[in-house]
Amino acid sequence: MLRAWSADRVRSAERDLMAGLEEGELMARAAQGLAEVCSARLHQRGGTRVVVLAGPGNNGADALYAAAHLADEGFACVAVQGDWPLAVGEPAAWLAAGVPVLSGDDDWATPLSEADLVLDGVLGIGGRPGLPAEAVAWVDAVPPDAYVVAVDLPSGQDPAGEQAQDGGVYADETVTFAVAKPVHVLPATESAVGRLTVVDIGLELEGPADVERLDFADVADLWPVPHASDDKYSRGVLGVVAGGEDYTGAPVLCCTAAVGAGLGMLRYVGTPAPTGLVRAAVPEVVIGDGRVQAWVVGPGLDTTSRARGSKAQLDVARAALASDLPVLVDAGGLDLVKGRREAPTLLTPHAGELARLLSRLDPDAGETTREQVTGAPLAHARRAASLTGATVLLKGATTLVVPPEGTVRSQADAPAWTATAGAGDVLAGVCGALLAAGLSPLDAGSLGALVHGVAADRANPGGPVRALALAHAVPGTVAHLLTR
Ligand SMILES: NC(=O)C1=CN([C@@H]2O[C@H](COP(=O)(O)OP(=O)(O)OC[C@H]3O[C@@H](n4cnc5c(N)ncnc54)[C@H](O)[C@@H]3O)[C@@H](O)[C@H]2O)[C@@H](O)CC1
Ligand SMILES: Nc1ncnc2c1ncn2[C@@H]1O[C@H](COP(=O)(O)OP(=O)(O)O)[C@@H](O)[C@H]1O
Ligand SMILES: [K+]
Repeated sequence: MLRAWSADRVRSAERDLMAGLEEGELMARAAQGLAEVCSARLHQRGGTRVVVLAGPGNNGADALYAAAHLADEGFACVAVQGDWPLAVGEPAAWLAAGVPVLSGDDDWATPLSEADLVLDGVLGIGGRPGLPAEAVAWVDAVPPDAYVVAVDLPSGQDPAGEQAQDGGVYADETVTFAVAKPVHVLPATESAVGRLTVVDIGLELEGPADVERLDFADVADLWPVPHASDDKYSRGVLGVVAGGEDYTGAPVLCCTAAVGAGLGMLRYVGTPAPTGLVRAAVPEVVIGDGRVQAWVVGPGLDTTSRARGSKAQLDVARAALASDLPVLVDAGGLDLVKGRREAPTLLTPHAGELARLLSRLDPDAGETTREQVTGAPLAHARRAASLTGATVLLKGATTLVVPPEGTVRSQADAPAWTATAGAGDVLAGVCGALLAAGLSPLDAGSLGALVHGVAADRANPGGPVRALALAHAVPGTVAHLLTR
């Protein structure tokens, strides 16, 4: 499991550690680790020229110390700084160390245009979102083929990972210290981070993290593996209320994925047309209402339909929501969410659905738009979790799983090919199967998102994937992850 801690928690742990160390020791360790990574990348890529973008704080100092090590190794290093005093050292001291520091009035554009590696030390965990004015021109002038290494985090991005930011650095690699921070794993900022490398500086953090990310090793710990004493009922029965006369494919995708994720049994409740399709495509499914351990309500469900069978189907959906059983609510089912539900609940909206849900549940706050959700995904998911008492899984390239309180999970396992119609129906099936097996909404959502993302890749590595192929890849993916 990858764990990320907020800047405040990191600073307080750093203070405790520094009390027992010589001044500058932590920064020296950080710079040494950073230089080693840069040196390795320069050797791998065959480059020799390094340009440091040095900001006003300790982040700039880390980058300058690292450049001094690189200069010592024989790399050609130059730094550019703005109209601010350096946090540590003087330009003359850095020149003596082999790193001339240019100001905004010098010709920094020429060395930057020739850089093989750009070390982004503009802002770190002390940064506010957005770049200092001087740094905007530097970042714009970074040549496209230079390898950009961000020190601690890509400058200009929100260290808390809460707000998406236009502009700012997009790194090829981010070298951070001690532990990951929320900026590295949350959806508003993760795309700017590139490859994440964590350098050990002897700092340990304890207690619950702010954000967690499951990795492959966690699958074996969390996945519900049946024992010899199990039968189909003890493994968990899932009820799926999905589809209608207009949306007939969603229940097929959802049920295919749920059965493939390893359910004891699945009951499907639908109108005539999708019922016929589910019968034909997923013969394991038992048609009609009955006793279950959890429900999935909503894929392809049209709550306004007057078609034959719709009213009876909606009655089952409403009864599921009124029950004390775990329920996953997706897509059309989200329109049935009226407020708090005490039993375990997992809502699985994409950004547009979350905006609509918030606008309806919290009208006093005014209308929430999709853009507001994508600009601050965590805050909006938290708001929905607190309004409903549910765990909110917000889908996207990085999928957030936000419980009403406590540590948030964030998964980024899927290739962009996964952005295809029906992939969400598959996710609902996988997560629903895990809820029926007794997992909490947090575990079911995050583990389901991981397996769904890996299955999307395994369905057709490096190429397009259709939702049905993704659903069919689920059983093999689970086996692969359990037996690696
Ligand atoms: N605290 C420690 O002991 C360690 C810190 N380290 C480094 O120190 C960094 C944090 O250093 P600092 O706290 O000095 O913070 P930063 O280096 O992030 O810079 C903060 C400074 O930038 C200014 N600033 C912030 N946002 C701005 C914006 N948007 N536009 C213009 N100016 C802005 C602030 O007013 C402040 O002067 C970490 O990211 C890491 O690189 C490492 O050396 C490891 C040890
Ligand atoms: N850019 C992306 N990269 C990776 N996965 C993505 C990306 N965009 C969306 N996804 C994933 O694809 C799925 C799409 O689900 P959804 O929007 O509900 O589609 P549908 O309703 O058509 O099934 C979700 O699991 C989501 O996390
Ligand atoms: K930085």
